[in-house]
Amino acid sequence: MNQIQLARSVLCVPAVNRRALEKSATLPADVIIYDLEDAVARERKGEARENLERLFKNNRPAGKQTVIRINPLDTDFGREDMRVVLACQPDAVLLPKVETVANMAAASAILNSNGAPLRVKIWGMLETPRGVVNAAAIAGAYSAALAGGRLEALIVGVNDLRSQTGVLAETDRTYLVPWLMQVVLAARAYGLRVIDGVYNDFSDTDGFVAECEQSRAMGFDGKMLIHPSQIEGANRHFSPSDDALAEAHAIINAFSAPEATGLNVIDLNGRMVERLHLEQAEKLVALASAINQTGDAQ
Ligand SMILES: CC(C)(COP(=O)(O)OP(=O)(O)OC[C@H]1O[C@@H](n2cnc3c(N)ncnc32)[C@H](O)[C@@H]1OP(=O)(O)O)[C@@H](O)C(=O)NCCC(=O)NCCSC(=O)C[C@H](O)C(=O)O
Ligand SMILES: [Mg+2]
Repeated sequence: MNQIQLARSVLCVPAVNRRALEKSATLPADVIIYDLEDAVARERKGEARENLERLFKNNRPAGKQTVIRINPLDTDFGREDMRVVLACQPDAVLLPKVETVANMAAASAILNSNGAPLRVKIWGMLETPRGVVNAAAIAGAYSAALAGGRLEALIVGVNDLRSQTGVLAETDRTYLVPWLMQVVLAARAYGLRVIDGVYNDFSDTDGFVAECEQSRAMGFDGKMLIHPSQIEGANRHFSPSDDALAEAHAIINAFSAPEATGLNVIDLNGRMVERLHLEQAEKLVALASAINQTGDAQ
């Protein structure tokens, strides 16, 4: 069975902030994104790259997935950032503002032609109108699960998307939801993980929790975070609840009973349960087990 990679909490750390870089290794986030793009001023890109090379050489973070977000590859910054990715070999490189299959092809070609091991994956941020419109094509062409490529996950960049469309930052995200769902659907169609965008007001715990609940209900695997205070809430809301786990065990037990042999559909306490529910239940139990192994079961 494939090892489950958790992505409930995906914390972004500006690669220029040495204190935050040091701290991030000690935080219970499932994934750390080291940012060379928007969180780093133009004149400090070189310093940020040096920080990452030093970090990965001397103190490579253990026990969590590592991702480096580069600048767009059609900029000088992006090409130079890719050199750092090749040197550091994180678990994935995150491409910002992906709009076309050609953007994926360019990153993939650099990794392949420089002999980066296949374990170095690509994650893509969809955060422009064109990126969201092309979500399915982008997800399909380089999918690690279904097309033998390196693309493993998509993240929605809600700040850029709002800024480029004029959609206001309303709490329930009414007008963003259709686009978010488009990205979830594209990711699921091609076996990718899918991560919701950031919640900027890191001091508003209630608002953050409400957005995590909405995000979980929409099918996202986790949330991109900007501050350590958001990690615990994301880990909790993207973990199976006690009720959901109890339900999953009830389904598994019901299907393993002798009277269910040869049946695809059974009656569980007055409800129809199908074998697809059994598969879902088994996935949920496997996810809970992967979470238990991290030692931070919620
Ligand atoms: C938002 C911040 C600038 C706030 O920083 P600060 O005021 O320093 O926060 P605190 O004083 O509350 O910090 C408390 C301690 O936590 C550490 N810290 C803070 N943030 C992080 C972090 N992200 N990772 C690790 N550690 C962090 C501080 O160092 C303090 O530690 P200590 O000294 O021990 O007390 C800041 O949080 C920040 O820079 N956040 C990340 C910003 C970022 O990465 N932005 C880019 C991603 S957002 C994005 O990509 C949007 C997307 O593209 C889109 O379009 O939507
Ligand atoms: Mg952005």
